[in-house]
Amino acid sequence: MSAKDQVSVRDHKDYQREVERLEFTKEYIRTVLEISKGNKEFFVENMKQAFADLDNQDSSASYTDLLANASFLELAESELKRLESVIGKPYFSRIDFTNDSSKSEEILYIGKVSLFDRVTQQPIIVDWRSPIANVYYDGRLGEVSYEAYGETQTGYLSLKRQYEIIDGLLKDIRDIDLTTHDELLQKSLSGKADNRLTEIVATIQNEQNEVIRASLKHPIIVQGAAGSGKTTIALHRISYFLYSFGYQFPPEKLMILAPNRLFIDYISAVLPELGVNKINQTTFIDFMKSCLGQKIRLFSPNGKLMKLLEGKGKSKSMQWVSSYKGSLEFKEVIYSYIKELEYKLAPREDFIVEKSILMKGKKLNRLFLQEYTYLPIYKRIGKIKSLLEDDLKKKKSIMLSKLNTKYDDALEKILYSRRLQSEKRQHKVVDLMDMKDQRKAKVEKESKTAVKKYMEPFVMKDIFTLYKELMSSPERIKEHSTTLSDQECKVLSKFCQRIFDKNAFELEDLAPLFYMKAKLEGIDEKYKMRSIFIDEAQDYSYFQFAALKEGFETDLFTIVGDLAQGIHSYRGLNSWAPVLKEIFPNANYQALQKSYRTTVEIMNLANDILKLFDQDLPKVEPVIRHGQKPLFKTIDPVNPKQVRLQLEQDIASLKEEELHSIAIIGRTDRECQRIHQIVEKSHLPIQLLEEKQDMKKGHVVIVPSYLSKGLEFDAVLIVCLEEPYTNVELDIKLLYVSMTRPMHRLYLYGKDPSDFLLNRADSLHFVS
Ligand SMILES: Nc1ncnc2c1ncn2[C@@H]1O[C@H](COP(=O)(O)OP(=O)(O)OP(=O)(O)O)[C@@H](O)[C@H]1O
Repeated sequence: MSAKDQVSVRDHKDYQREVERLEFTKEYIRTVLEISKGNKEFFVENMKQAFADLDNQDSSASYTDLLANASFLELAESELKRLESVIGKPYFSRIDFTNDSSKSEEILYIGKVSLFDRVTQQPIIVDWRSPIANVYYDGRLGEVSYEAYGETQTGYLSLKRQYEIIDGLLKDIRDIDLTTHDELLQKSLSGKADNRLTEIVATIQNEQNEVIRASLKHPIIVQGAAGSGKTTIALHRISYFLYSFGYQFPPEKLMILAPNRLFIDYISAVLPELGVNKINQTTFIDFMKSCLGQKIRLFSPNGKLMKLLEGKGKSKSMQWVSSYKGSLEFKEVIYSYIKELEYKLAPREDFIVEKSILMKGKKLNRLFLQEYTYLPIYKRIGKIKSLLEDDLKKKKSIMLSKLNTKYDDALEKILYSRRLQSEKRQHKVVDLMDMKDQRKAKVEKESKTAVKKYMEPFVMKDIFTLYKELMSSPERIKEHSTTLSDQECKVLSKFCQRIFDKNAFELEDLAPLFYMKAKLEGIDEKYKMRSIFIDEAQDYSYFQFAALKEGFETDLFTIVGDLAQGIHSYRGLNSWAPVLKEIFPNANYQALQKSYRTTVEIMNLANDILKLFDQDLPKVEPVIRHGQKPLFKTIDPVNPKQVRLQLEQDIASLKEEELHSIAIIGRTDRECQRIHQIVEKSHLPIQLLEEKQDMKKGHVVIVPSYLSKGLEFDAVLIVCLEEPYTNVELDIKLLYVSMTRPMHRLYLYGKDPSDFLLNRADSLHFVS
């Protein structure tokens, strides 16, 4: 901070008062921390005592004590951690608000945690997620309103003030009025790529706030341009969700589905800062692998993308199969197949034990096909089995006593019958008694096996076998499809067969398998999520969304993505309309066009590239922040030394400018290996990044374009040695993704500007 800045903050009319307030807050936090630590010691003492009291005779009371104290301890510790983490910056803004009903003005300081005066219960810090804090994000000065617990509160906002507090010292105060430019945002955006995701609670913009706070009881779909804050918003919405519904949903029931493990690593540092712990962070594939409960061998999903990029194989039929398998039409085929299985499995026979019909087949059939439909099909079989077992248990003694009565009555009749001679009577009596014994023995015997025998025909094949049986047979597919031609069924089946022959599946098979599991076996409670957050959702297929929704039996989804970055659109998704219409008709939809990541200059060039792709995608509007124009540099790929020296030199000067997070992006894995071969001899720390690796700190990473999606760097160097980007959809998208990764600097290295389609861009948008 310069001396001039110091002077300007001190010049603020409320400087002294604000410093006092900050000191008071810090002091209060310190006191609370001390008390909490004291409490902790107190609880630890209590626990020690409870352990000592734990004896064999009467452990129950001590044990309850122990548990009670343990949970208090946990509370104290989490409170402690949260408070400790904010002491250097207890709040970031203030609002002065007069509620219309109370008429008294409240001065509220907004921060990442809430803190109350333990005596007066007045807020010292208000949590950014609380209802009233919405006024800070949403409201202009003047008349404002916010929703709290189902009611609308109205009032007057007379002050909106931002603070810059570093290490507990007040560095800046900015009052926001109608015309004030959001300086804090500008400052935050010009920062470096190390810790930016964490810092946005202070600068969340109105349109982003609307997504974060959109009804948590409805799904939301966000189409957001590259750098519009989708990931950031999704993470903040999770935090908001837990704040609002945490008492109903434990964090273990929330899940983020990220595109790859690299990305999880990238976001995982942020969540604890937002007070989010223990939530599931995984990829669709990893989740499916554990949920489907069998060791599935899966073809690499990026292998297909590489084949398409390399123009290898029968790419047309491959694309068609991929998109078909991701379609809702295919879901209908699977549904019809499941219906057939259900019909075939439905019981029809009477349940008979020793000539008695204990339960009519018709009744069992009705139970299975109508009453028990709330259960997955195989669970219904289990239910029928236990129903028969219970029924048999109850009816067996009735059957036995009925037999007793029947034969005893007959015996009585014979014994008192005068018409029979005594010898004959004796024979009859013996016969009857034998028969009675035999039938009773038969009841006993049949009872032991009756249910088992009845259930024998109900063969519950596993979903993998069933799926393979369907997909290996064009005739079967045809039976269940109303749209596919014979030829298409053959192509589809042959494609699947080739995969099954290798004892494997592909990514596109996971949605149908999960759907079948949900309908036939049911999803294990442990995997049943209550709220799901999907990032990079443009890479999902319609079937994936539908399967997840039906499998989890919830529509609490937050889905964020960007169709312009849909490099896997061959799998299916190329519009949100069917997702909104067919899968989440309840969903709110929001589009975010503003990009916060990168400079106007970089975005101008990226927009030129996006325009080449003839889908109606609106231009991305960068938040006004200027920087250098993208630079095209000519290299000679056959002269590796020249390429290496050029890259080394540029990286060194970027580092001198404190731009430390740097990525070299190549079109494919293969291109990245070529680049690596050239630069590995360099003295610079370089990492050739693979999907399952963590990014090493301080290294320049070489990353293929498809894997760079979702990541960001201070500077990006896109290098083309042997693989120029061509004017086709997939290449355009990959180039666009790569170009939108840098925050500050973009360099392009190739033989000719046309390697990056720059011959089709506005020549004013780059320097060559
Ligand atoms: N309101 C904001 N205040 C400060 N920084 C912001 C804000 N919104 C977004 N950013 C920053 O902009 C960058 C892009 O955000 P994020 O990665 O969430 O965007 P995205 O839409 O997921 O991008 P992409 O689709 O390209 O992956 C991040 O550095 C983030 O911190």
